[in-house]
Amino acid sequence: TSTATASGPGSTLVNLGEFDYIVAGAGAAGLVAADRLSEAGKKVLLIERGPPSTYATGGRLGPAWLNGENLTRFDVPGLFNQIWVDSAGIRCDDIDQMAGCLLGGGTAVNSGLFFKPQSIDWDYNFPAEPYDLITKVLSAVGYTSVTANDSPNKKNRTFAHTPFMYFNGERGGPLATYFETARARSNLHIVLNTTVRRVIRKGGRITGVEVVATSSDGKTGLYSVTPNTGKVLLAAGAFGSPKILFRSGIGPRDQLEVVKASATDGSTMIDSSKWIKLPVGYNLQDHPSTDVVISHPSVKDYDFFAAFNNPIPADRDLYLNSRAGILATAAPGPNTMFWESLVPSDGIPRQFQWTARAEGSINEKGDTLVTASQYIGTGLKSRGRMTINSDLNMAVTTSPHLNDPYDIEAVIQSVQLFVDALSADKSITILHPAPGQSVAEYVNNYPGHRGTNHWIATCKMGTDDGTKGNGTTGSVVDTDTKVYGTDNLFVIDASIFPGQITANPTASIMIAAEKAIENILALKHGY
Ligand SMILES: Cc1cc2nc3c(=O)[nH]c(=O)nc-3n(C[C@H](O)[C@H](O)[C@H](O)COP(=O)(O)OP(=O)(O)OC[C@H]3O[C@@H](n4cnc5c(N)ncnc54)[C@H](O)[C@@H]3O)c2cc1C
Repeated sequence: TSTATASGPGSTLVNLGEFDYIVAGAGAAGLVAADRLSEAGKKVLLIERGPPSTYATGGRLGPAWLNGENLTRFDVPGLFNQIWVDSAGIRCDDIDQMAGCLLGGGTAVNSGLFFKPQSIDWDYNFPAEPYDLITKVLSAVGYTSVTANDSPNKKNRTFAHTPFMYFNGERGGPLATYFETARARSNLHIVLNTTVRRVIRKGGRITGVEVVATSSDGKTGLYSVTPNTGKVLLAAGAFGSPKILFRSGIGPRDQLEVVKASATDGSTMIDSSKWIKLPVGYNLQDHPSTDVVISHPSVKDYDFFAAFNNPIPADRDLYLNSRAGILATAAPGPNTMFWESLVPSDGIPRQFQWTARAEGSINEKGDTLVTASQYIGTGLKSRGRMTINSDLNMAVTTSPHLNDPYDIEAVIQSVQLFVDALSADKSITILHPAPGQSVAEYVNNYPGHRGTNHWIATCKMGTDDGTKGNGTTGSVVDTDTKVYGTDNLFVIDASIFPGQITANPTASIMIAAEKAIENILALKHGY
C-alpha cells in the first residue's frame, strides 16, 4: 500500500487500489451494475457496507430449525416478517425508515413482490427516449404492445419492453442471478462491511472514494479510479446515495452546512468554494398506502411471526423437504393484486395498485381478517424532503405521504369504489372505514401508517440541470445518470426515479440500472 498525495479530503489515506469502476452499494441497482460492468470486461470494485445475507452469499443468520439446511432467514420467503421484530445489524442504523444494509440491500430483506412495469410508468416519468418515439409511430399504424415472454410467437407487428427473469422457493432476484454471475469473474473485486464515506474530487472530477470499515474485516482508506476514464457509481439507495453526495459537498447549501458543522466530517470536508449546488433530497416519494380492513368467516390468518422460531411441524417439513407449502410463500401472504386508473379533477390520471392479504392492520386483531392496501403510483404529485442531521443520520423531514389535494381526491375515489364493491356482499364485515364513517373522513383522518418502504426520487433524473438554480429545484442527474456538475460521478439506484411508478419497485429499479449501465458504457471520450 502507498499513501495518496492529493490535498484536501483523502490526502492522508491508505491507498487500497485502483479500478475502472467503483460501485457503492450492493442492492437492487448495485448488483446489476457489478454484473454488467464486469461482464463488459471492466475492472470493477463493489463496496457494500453490510454483511452477507443469503446462504449462498456467505450469510448464516437464522432460527435453529434451519441449522444444517444451507438456508438463512433471508432465503425462506415465509420468514420475511422477522425484519419487523429483529433487525439489528441488518437494517440501516442511520436512516429513520426501514432499509436493508446488508448484501442485497432491500432485495435481501423485502417480501419479494416483483412486477414487470407497465409502459406508462416509463413514459410518464422519464425524459422521452427513442423507444417512446418509435413505438408511438408504430402504434399509429396498428402495431400492438406485448409482454415478450408471455407471447413468444407474436413477433409480427408487435413491440415490447425487455423482459427479465426470476424464480422461487428460495429468495431469487439479483442476489441469486446478477450477483452469482458477477462474483465468478476475476475482474470483480467485492468488499463487504465497508462504508463509502464520500467521493474524493477535484472540482467535478472524481479521483476515488474514501471508505471506512464497519467491522473488523472491512476496509479503511482510499480506492482510486483509473485516471481519465474511471467512474464512480452510487447505488446506496434513496437515502444512502444522497448521504454520500452531501458528505462529498454536493447538494443544497443548507444540507452541506450541516455536514460542515458536524463533528465527524466538518474538519475534513471539501472546501465550500468547491461545493456543487444540487437539489439532492428534494422530490422524495414513496407509495402512500391506505388500508381497507375487512373480516369474513371463510378467512384463516396464518401467524408468520410465530413461524420464525416455532413453525408448525407439517409446514416446516413441507418447506424443508419440497420447498412447498405456506413457508414457500412470502409473509404476510400478499397474494391478491388489482389495479385501476382514475382521474381526479386536476385531469391527471392516477394509477392504483391494491394488495390484499389475510392479516389485520390498524390495530385489528383476529383470525378472519383481510387487509387490502392501496398504493397510489404513477401520476402521484405529493412530494417530500429527506435531509441529514448533525449526527449524519438521514431523515424524512417533509413527509411525501399525500400532501397534494388531487392525490387525496383520487385516493378517496379509489377507496370508495372498493368499499362499494365490498358492500354488495353482505357476508363481508367492513371494519375500516368504520361503520357509519364516510370514505372521505376516513382518508383525511387516516389512523394507519402510510409508509411502504418504496422510497425513490431523491436524486431525480431530468434534462433541467439543477446546478443552474439555487440548489432546491431542477434535476440531480442527466439522462446518462451522471450527476450534474461532475465529469464521472453517477447515481444508478431508486434515487434517480423522477416520479412514482405503478407497482412495487425492485424490478423497475433493476431495469433502470440496466439502462444506466448501457448508457454509461456507451459514453464516448472516457467520460
Ligand atoms: C422491508 C421492505 C420490504 C419491501 N418489499 C418489497 C417488495 O416486496 N417488492 C419490491 O419490489 N420492493 C420492495 N421493497 C423495496 C425495494 O426492496 C427497494 O425499493 C429496493 O431494494 C431499492 O433498491 P436500491 O438499489 O435503490 O437500494 P437498496 O436495495 O436499499 O441497496 C442499497 C445498498 O447500499 C448499501 N449502502 C448504503 N450506504 C452505503 C455506503 N455509504 N457505502 C456502501 N454501501 C452502502 C446498503 O447497505 C444496501 O445494500 C421493500 C423494502 C423494504 C425495506
